[in-house]
Amino acid sequence: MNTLPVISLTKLKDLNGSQSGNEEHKRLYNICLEHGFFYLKDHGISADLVQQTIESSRNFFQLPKDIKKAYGQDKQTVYPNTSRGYVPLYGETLHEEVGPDPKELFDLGIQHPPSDKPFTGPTLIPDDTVAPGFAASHYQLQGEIMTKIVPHLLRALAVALNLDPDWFDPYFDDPILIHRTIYYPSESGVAGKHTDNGIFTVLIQEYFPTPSLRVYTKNAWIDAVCLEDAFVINLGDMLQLWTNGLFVSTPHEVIHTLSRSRISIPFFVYPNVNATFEPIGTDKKINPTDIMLKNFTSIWVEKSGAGRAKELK
Ligand SMILES: O=C(O)CCC(=O)C(=O)O
Ligand SMILES: [Fe+2]
Repeated sequence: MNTLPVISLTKLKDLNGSQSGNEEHKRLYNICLEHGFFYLKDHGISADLVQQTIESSRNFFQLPKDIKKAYGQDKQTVYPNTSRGYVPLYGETLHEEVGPDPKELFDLGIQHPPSDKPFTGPTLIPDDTVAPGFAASHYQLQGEIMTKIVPHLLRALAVALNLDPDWFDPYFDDPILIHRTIYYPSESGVAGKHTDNGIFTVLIQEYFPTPSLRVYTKNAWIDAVCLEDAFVINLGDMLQLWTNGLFVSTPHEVIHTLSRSRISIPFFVYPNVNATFEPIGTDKKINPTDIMLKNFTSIWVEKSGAGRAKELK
């Protein structure tokens, strides 16, 4: 196996009145057991919107440093403020031994009024006079990801797990989202291996014939080549925990060697801020916000990596 499998969202949505799923749900189940990483096609999100969002991101990152820094984490009001805003080159460490990553990034969330709840509130983001189309394209794309993909994938995962299709719904009626755009300068090299900490990540990578994203599955690193019009989905630690280790959160890294800069746009999906879940087959009570806060402390305060990075030698 040296390419990752492709799943059709249209086929997953086609339950045809049955609660038990179809062939695509069976494939999804096996892929989640074996790889925790796949491509999603037939998602219904327009390639033009994706391209506009990538271009507006690249234009933002090309702005002078001082302008970008006016939207830095230290200017953000959401708690923790490391969940929002601009981060300059070498600002994030996804794996301690690999060291700070050669990339810039900007984190957004779902826009909410100011709130005491963690990870909830507004993002200070440049408007059109500073970064034309940046906020508008990102929020439009975010809206589409959160309506056209996330709820359907949650239903499909429930069906694949032999649960009611709406089993995850009460945990996700006001979900937390970390929506990120990343800029890897040309020939930026290695950004740290890690796992993602949430339920799953919808990752849009800019199309290049030469891959930069690599995935560790079945004891080997393989390239996650770009497939036109398909997004990457990777499962996170929280879903691994929720399924009591059945589904795997998959290690990955970026090695960018191209002589062109690269934009990627991951959407890290988490449950409601006040949710409590019990890993399937246990009566343990897990609070997702505690897990998130720990991960943010590891990345931003201790600089000791993301997700299960410490397990990855
Ligand atoms: O840029 C990519 O392709 C992957 C980024 C990533 O894994 C992350 O930010 O968690
Ligand atoms: Fe990641």
